[in-house]
Amino acid sequence: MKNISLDITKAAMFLEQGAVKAYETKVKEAQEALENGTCPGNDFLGWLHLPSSVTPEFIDEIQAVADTLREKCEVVVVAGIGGSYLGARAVIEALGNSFAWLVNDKKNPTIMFAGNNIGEDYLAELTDYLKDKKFGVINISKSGTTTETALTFRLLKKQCETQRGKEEAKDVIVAVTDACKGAARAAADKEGYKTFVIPDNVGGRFSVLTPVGLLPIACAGFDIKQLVAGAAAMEVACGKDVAFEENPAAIYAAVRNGLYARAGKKIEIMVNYQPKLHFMSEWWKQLYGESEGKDGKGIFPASCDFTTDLHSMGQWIQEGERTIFETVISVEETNNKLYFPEDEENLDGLNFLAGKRVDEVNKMAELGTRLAHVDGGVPNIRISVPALNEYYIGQLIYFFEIACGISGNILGVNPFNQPGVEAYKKNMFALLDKPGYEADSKAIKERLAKEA
Ligand SMILES: O=P(O)(O)OC[C@H]1O[C@](O)(CO)[C@@H](O)[C@@H]1O
Repeated sequence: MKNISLDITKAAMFLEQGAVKAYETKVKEAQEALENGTCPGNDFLGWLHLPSSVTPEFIDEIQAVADTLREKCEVVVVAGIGGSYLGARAVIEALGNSFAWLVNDKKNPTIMFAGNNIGEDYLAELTDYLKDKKFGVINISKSGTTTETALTFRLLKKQCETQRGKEEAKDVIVAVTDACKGAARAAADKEGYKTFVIPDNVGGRFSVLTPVGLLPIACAGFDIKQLVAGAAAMEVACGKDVAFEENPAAIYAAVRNGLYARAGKKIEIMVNYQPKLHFMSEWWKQLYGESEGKDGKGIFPASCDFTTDLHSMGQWIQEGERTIFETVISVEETNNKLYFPEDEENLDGLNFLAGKRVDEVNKMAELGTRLAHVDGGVPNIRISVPALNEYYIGQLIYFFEIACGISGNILGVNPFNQPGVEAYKKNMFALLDKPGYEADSKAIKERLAKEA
């Protein structure tokens, strides 16, 4: 089996000679700190050797629950937000048919996502769609108290019980949450739902290889053994004793810190040329955004889907402020082959493409864009993924996780907390008069009155 690989030649050229290598010591220190548990946030390092520690028995347990849901449900709604949502969606969309919900062949339940917003229309339309469906719910929340997820779960639980009866609903509602704390745990224990525990030492954004991601992914019909095997292969390839030059996570962490600190590149754009990878970028944005964006520091993680966004963001990227670099996920071999047909009239002038595969055109778009953007002053990191399957997506996941741990340590932040996320929650609860927030409610209302 091949591994995903990294090409930084078109990024390192924006740094002085030897600048990437100059990070070797810092990378080593970061790797040691992660491995020895001496880095900031060291109570959240459970993800570090997770792939190699997932047992076949545990996979079987997850698969058995997934099989029950697959058997009893036409639709499985995955309720969760942030790290309790994005990883599962990223993998399911990367591996699935782009039109899964339309071509449903009844072999797999339709997977829907909720609990990741507070859109009233979204929830009204979802609950309306579910009215005549045999649906189940996977309620995912590490804290068990996240508002978006909890309020969605309340709606879905009631609807599921109304439609299927309380007893049957028990078989198709599963909670993935803390071992003891939170509303999700309380409901599961009271109602007798099947539960999976999110380990205390694995933060939400690093949790896709726990039941948080594995259960929905297995429900969708994908091979979670292969996903974990791919991640385990990357755990080896990115291990702390692998030579710096040979270690893709070390190099990625080094070059992006170099671009940030030495070349003024403050924004990293994660780029794909396969629309299926849109949510891989969304997952990556949370991973890097919550891990590095603190203490007034951190690369801003952005994303674009190419070639789509070349027709919207392409102008900015080519000629806007030179504070960006791109990291491109390039898929070597697509799962389908589609050839352009010859056309006698050639009205569209496209006969020069006749007999070529669509992916050949895509690859030339990718190469052409790379050259143009590099010429325009945008450093380019390229991650080659041999194919979109469980094994390589597993590799990609672990690669980004370990590189993130290393990178955050080089940056000098605690990559495993997210204190800044609380600010909006505190204001929202104060505005909604949540019990326990009385003083904040009074203060925020006075402030708003003054500002009015
Ligand atoms: O799993 P939970 O506790 O519902 O949290 C969901 C997400 O919300 C955050 O805590 C931010 O509020 C993320 O870090 C996390 O991934």
